[in-house]
Amino acid sequence: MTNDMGNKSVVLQDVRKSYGSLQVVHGIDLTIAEGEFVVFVGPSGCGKSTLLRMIAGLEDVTDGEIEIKGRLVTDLDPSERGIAMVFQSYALYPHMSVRDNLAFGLKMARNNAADIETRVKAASAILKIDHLLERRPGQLSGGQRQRVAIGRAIVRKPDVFLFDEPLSNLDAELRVSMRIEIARLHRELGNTMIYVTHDQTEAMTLADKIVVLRDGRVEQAGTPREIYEDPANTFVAGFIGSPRMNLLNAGWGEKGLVELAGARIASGLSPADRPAGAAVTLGLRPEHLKVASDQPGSLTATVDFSEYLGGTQYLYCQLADGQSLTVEHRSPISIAAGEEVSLLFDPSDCRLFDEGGKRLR
Ligand SMILES: Nc1ncnc2c1ncn2[C@@H]1O[C@H](COP(=O)(O)OP(=O)(O)OP(=O)(O)O)[C@@H](O)[C@H]1O
Repeated sequence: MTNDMGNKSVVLQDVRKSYGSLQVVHGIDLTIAEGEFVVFVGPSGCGKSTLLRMIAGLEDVTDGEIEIKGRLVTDLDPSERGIAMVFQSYALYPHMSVRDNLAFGLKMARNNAADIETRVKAASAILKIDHLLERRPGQLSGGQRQRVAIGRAIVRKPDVFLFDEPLSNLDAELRVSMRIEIARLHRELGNTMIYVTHDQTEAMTLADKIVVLRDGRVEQAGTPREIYEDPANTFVAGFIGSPRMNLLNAGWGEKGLVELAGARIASGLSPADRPAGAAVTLGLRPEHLKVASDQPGSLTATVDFSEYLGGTQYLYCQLADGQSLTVEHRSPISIAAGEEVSLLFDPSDCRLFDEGGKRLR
């Protein structure tokens, strides 16, 4: 496996994209290391597919530069960039067998027949589709079609694999198993992979590095753990994690305390950071809130609604000041709507953000 994080595989320098007067990608700088699995994630319309398609050469870059393996590729055709792309729609040729679908690109590139056969064999073994080679796409399940689409990328031996929401057309169960397959493929091949999704579970489980995008800008780039535990702003904090992080309007108090719904909470931040009375946002993940049955908690809330999911119960609560808050309650003792609960949490699990949503440290 090539996983030399010291070597640069893909470098984006101030990459921009406009459609007419509408700018949709606003100057993105990003360095992707050799062998890294990078996931672009963000809400619909944030520009993740556009960015991937610019790396692929399927969209022109309005401004900025793209390098792949040390080569400037900004103005090169897709076929000259050393990339292979897997699409959500599979994009297979319906009238060709699986074998011919796999071989087609290589034939076009005038590879010799023996080499093509070796590559098709190797790819179909990796993807466990050897028994399907004579079938046509119409005779395959969705998961099998996606394997063929991935196989078509593998046979080309690209430097970089690009995936554009490859699992979105599959049902939930198949998505999980294909996700594991893609992780295995990355481990076996060791190539750089760039993957676009709006599914945060795919992002968290597949990525070495997650790039969270919003409105054509990078909000944060980091390991899944950094993004989850150390979000740079309220957008990232609320986007990654399910149920989402509670983001509560609070006031900065004396001596580094935060005032929320009549309670005073130790923030762990230096009092000099903020003027007393300034508005702050307190972030608390649902799994970090514990219902305290035998001791007074820091916060009191009323349960509006509860959802039982077996091992876990989600409690949708309201604070005295009317703000909503979700609690992930893991206990055999279930709690019903209407109950008043007192909540405990470790101050080190609190995240604080300023009025503009930027993290306070
Ligand atoms: N050909 C085009 N002409 C004009 N605007 C476009 C064009 N293609 C995309 N856009 C706009 O660019 C922005 C980014 O689109 P893009 O498809 O990259 O978003 P995305 O994050 O991949 O969204 P989704 O998750 O919905 O696929 C959107 O606002 C979109 O409307």
